[in-house]
Amino acid sequence: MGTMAKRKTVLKVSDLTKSYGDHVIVDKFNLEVGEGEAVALTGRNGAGKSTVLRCIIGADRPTEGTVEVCGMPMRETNPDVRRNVATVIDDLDFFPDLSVVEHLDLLARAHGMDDPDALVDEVLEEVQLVPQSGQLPGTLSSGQRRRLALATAFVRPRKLLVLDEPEQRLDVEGIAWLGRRLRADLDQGLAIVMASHEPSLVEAVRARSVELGGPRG
Ligand SMILES: Nc1ncnc2c1ncn2[C@@H]1O[C@H](COP(=O)(O)OP(=O)(O)OP(=O)(O)O)[C@@H](O)[C@H]1O
Repeated sequence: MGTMAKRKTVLKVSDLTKSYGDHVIVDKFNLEVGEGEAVALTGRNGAGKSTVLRCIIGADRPTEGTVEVCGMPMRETNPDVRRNVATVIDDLDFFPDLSVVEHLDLLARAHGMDDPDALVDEVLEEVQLVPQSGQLPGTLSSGQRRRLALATAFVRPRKLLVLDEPEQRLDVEGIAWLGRRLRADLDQGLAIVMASHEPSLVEAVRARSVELGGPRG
């Protein structure tokens, strides 16, 4: 009916091109994601999904084109733009001598929360790491480490959440939980971009699918 307010743009990718030598991996890719919107990048292995995500978070530099988050150009060295972006991309390097709960407490405080106890407890419960809260990362299973990595994104402020195959090493219940959790974040106005090979997750968050990569060359 034209009565809906236009969603504010959180992420804008314009003509993003990434080449390695003569090999063009991503060719003039465009994407706009608004508040409360989720996009799932799909496509075969090697299609360039992780490459696009790394450019979005400023971990890699486009050969050509631009990335803007909340109207600011993404620069690896600009804390103002990076503050808006929570990422779970690779296995995080945890501090080997800090426990599960200490990681979450540290991250929340570093991002400006004075009294993060209630939030940290809530997130610990959600990722089902309450029994492991005093353990060091080295003593966790790979699925538990993955849950801790996801938890680090949920204890910090964020306008954009960037996830690379967040379903990895989660069991069926974990994937269902993640779908609900991301949905709740979206309802709060967060924007999400993820690469995923898990259709049930894409469906659960009602993400718009964007396919990357042409025919296999
Ligand atoms: N540093 C690099 N130098 C050369 N080629 C690279 C480099 N990094 C990535 N590539 C190539 O870029 C292509 C895209 O890789 P990318 O990891 O973005 O794919 P993907 O879509 O995330 O794949 P998957 O589904 O397997 O995770 C691959 O062919 C890869 O070999």
